[in-house]
Amino acid sequence: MSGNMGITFRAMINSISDGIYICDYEGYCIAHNDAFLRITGIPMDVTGRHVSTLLDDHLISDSVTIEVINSRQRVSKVISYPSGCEALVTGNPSFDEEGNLINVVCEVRDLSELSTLKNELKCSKQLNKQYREILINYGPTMINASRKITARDPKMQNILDALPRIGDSDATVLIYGESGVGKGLIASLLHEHSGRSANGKFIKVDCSAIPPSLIESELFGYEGGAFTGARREGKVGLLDHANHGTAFLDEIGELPLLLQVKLLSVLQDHKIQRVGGTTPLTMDIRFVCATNRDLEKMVEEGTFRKDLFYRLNVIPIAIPPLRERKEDIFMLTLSFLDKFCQKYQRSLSFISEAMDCLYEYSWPGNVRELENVVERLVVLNQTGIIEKADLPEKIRRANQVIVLQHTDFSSRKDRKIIPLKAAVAATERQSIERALRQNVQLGPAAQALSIDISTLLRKCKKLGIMRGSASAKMR
Ligand SMILES: Nc1ncnc2c1ncn2[C@@H]1O[C@H](COP(=O)(O)OP(=O)(O)OP(=O)(O)O)[C@@H](O)[C@H]1O
Repeated sequence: MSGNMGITFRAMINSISDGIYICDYEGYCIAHNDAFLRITGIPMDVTGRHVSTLLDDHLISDSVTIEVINSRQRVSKVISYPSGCEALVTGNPSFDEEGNLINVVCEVRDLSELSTLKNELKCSKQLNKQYREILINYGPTMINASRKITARDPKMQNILDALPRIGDSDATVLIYGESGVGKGLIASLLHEHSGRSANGKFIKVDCSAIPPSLIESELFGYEGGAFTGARREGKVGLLDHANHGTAFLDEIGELPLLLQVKLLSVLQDHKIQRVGGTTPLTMDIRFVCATNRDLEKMVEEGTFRKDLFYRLNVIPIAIPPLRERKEDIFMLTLSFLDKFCQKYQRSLSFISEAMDCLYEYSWPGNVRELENVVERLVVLNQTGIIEKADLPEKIRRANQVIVLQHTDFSSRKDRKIIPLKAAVAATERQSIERALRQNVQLGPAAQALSIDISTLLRKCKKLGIMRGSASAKMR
């Protein structure tokens, strides 16, 4: 092969990530690509050499080429090279019109990457099994008739430990916490532990969801004809439904001031008065309220009644946001994974790298957001394995930012230890990005990194490096 044709041919075989080794009918090498040298570990160009000399020099340990020449058939074999790589080598004979053997083309597929992946998968499965065991054996999970609460963080454990006692006490509880931390779940568990679940219902009222003009009649009910548009027969209020049970008033900070007075009198006298009614009705209701607002500040500002605040704040429970109890993330993820795998009849595992991303993300939507993410992953997954690439971009990105922050190895001793793989990936990314910034073309960039172009392209794809943004061009 000569001139331009030879150059094009070489560029073509060099763009293939598998090793390619071509020899003539006698076993003399006509061409090979760079990947062949990389996989086999052979340090020099072997074009023109007979395959038997490679065996004699212990550059290869076995030869598919010789078998193809002898058998005139396709041969596949797994060969371990002195480089330490294990490869699946397939030799294909090609013949001329008269059936004479012209040459043998061998494809050399590196199996080490595959076995690394297999090992990673094995480790991940093992890890998942361990997490599950931890979850079953140590996770103080509280199982009740319909739901399950998972917590590993000491602050959450304290809350769980106290739940049966608080539930039993019948005292008013005020639960603080951001949206999605589990205030509603804790409130329902208090109801289940109160003994009220046998005779009464758990009624949730979201004070922020009912328009202020309707909230009184919704909560307390009204007598027939109490106001224009009212039903003739009147209406029973939500609090009536909670009689002998628990009323969970969510977003209590949104209750209008006038209603706050009325609620205070219910708490003090255990009586409610319907809109338009004259006779108070005695009620036996346990109140659990929740808020994500600073009620004390609201009291200072005059938007929340001080007397009501003290009446509600008998037993305060503060649920920390998920970002402040990272230990719970693993447990919750596995618990939701189990739940949704059962629901959708799937069997799935997390690759540990994906789990690391969930750990690093700040979860502004707290447990609810995590639950939704896991459900989406279970529904959409097709491979049975949840990888980093399957996660929503904002979660993947959070992990990259952390990794890059942590790869500033220069300074602080107290920097958190990060998984070795993440550190290696970050270092690779930095080097590749630097090489691409300093070299406009891919060839010199690959050379600067001492890898071939196909490896560079593969790594760019894997690490999500945009060549355009690093200003390198494909040539
Ligand atoms: N520790 C936990 N274990 C298992 N599931 C949980 C836990 N905490 C919360 N969840 C689940 O997360 C979701 C959100 O919880 P919940 O509705 O109780 O939050 P919230 O704080 O009341 O939110 P909001 O203030 O927006 O109403 C629910 O599906 C709940 O079952």
